[in-house]
Amino acid sequence: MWRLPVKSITRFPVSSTLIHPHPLIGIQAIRRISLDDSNDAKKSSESGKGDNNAGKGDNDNNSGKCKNSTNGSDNGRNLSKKDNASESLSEAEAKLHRDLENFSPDQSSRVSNPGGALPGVDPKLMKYMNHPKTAYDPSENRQETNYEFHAPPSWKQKKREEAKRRARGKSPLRKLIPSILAGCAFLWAFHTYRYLTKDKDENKDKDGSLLKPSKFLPYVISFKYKIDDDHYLIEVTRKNRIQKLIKNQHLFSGNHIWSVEIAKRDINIVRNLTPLPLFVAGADPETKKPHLRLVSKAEQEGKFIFIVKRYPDGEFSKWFTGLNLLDEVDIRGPIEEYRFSPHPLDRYPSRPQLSNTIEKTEPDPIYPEHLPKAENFVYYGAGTGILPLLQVLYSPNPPKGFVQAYISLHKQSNLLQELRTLNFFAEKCGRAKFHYLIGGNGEHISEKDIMKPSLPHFNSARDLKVSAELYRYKLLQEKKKEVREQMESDSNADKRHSKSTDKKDRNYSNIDVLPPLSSNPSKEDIPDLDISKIKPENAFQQFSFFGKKDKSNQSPSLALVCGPDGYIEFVSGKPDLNNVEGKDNGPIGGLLKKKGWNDTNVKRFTGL
Ligand SMILES: Cc1cc2nc3c(=O)[nH]c(=O)nc-3n(C[C@H](O)[C@H](O)[C@H](O)COP(=O)(O)OP(=O)(O)OC[C@H]3O[C@@H](n4cnc5c(N)ncnc54)[C@H](O)[C@@H]3O)c2cc1C
Repeated sequence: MWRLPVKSITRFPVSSTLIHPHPLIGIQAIRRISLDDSNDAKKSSESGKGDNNAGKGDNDNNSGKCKNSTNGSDNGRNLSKKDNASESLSEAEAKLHRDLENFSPDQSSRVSNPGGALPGVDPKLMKYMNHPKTAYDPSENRQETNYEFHAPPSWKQKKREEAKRRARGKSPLRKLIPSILAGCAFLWAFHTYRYLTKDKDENKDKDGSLLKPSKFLPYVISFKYKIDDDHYLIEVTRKNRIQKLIKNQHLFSGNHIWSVEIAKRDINIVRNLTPLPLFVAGADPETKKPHLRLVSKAEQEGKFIFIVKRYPDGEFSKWFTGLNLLDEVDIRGPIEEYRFSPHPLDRYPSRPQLSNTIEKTEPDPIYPEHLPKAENFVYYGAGTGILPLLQVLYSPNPPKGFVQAYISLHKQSNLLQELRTLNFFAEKCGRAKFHYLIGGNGEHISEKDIMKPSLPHFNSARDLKVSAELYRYKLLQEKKKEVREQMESDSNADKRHSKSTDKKDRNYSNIDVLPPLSSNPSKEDIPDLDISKIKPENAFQQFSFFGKKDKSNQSPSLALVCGPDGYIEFVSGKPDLNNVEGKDNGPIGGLLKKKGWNDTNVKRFTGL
């Protein structure tokens, strides 16, 4: 925008006589104006000076004085007047004089004769009136007029004005539109920056999971130990494990058996292995034997161990057992091999996980007795075929039933001592019974090791009714027994009361006056121990002292068979996987069939 200021100043003298109330002075002023109109600037300034003097005289003199001063100024003017102007002026003066002569004011009126009848001036005002008079300077008394020329608005200004006009009176949301657009632009810029600067390395591990069934994820070999000539313990750890733990993924649960696939990329082969929920907490400095701990907390996830058998001509097992520490392997899973059937007790707290020390394994929760009991199963495994059983026994939420395990090994040393110890703990907690059959010692599985099958405790909703009925019947029997015992003890008491013996004085309720024990205490001398009020501190106490031992006698309703093909065939018949789904359709045969097992209660794991 531009503007062109053009300033013009008009000046004209303003005399105080212009506003003087006296008619004569007013006339004088009129005369002066007419003089200014007709004379040049110089004359005007001269006459102005004269007026000024005349003005001074006005304040303290009467009208006559004024008149003199007027005459004085007239004289000065006459000197410089041109002839034609002087004529018109004299005419005007003559007219004025005529008017003055004719002027006869009413002398009685104060208005017409103010000087004569003016009241005395207030002495307070006098000091203001005597104030020194300043000379009149017309240059100070000026009025200014500005003339500003506004340039026509440019197209940008017009656009802005139009935008402002349109924005005015719009809804608050519409007013926010510019801010929203600015925000969007910022986000877009931010994401573009992230996209442009992000790592484009395809091989970089960007997945946050510990394991994924659909994708091979990198793991590193974090520990390796040779158990014997052809068995190795290998611990693997998820690469960048700590970052992956944020997802809080729990891999292990005893309600299913699962494996992982490990890829050997250069020759494109994939093999399954069975992870165990264990990690290496340390190693013996001399023997290098690992100290194993169970994976039980979230922060211990992302590590597990494999027990691998090395076959002399086995491509995968040779490569895998030949890997060094910190070598990378690609693992995918979990691949579910078997899931235990659902059971009503699944809704109740799970059985506590086995602990690294026997006294730390928590006791089992007390499950309602009117519900069907947990299922028991028998496990027939050979070599690495023991691993699926160990996986479920060591995991959190282990099976609630009892397991009879028949494990065939070439040598005792095939199974790491630490695993044997954990199996022993499982036995002492009433969860399993291991029967090791060492081939080197001439022990082989035979018909005598095969248990008879029983019906499962829970098949359908009907079993819930049956077990509730059974529970009622059991309670009834217990009540009957209690009443019978009470009646018997009452009749005995009567008999004792009739006999006059010193036993009469015995008072067991008063603990301070306990009777002296005789050398041969009778049954009545031992007070009853109320076992229901004592709580077991761990699973071992619960199993050993609190009447849970009878569990081991319960027969299994499920048989799991796992091992090399020959072993599986001998125990349970030949599997038939020759179908699209890879389902085992082979009939049950071998030892199991002889004892009454069938395809409804047998599960075979092949390829181990
Ligand atoms: C679900 C599942 C879980 C498994 N878990 C484990 C595990 O935890 N630990 C483990 O070591 N293995 C496990 N295996 C077996 C493993 O996947 C491989 O089959 C094994 O490592 C041999 O592979 P390879 O490439 O070395 O031998 P291959 O090249 O496949 O075979 C080489 C030679 O070894 C013989 N052979 C192969 N496998 C067996 C066997 N099981 N018994 C007897 N002879 C055999 C073959 O007859 C052949 O002559 C599991 C298999 C499955 C299906």
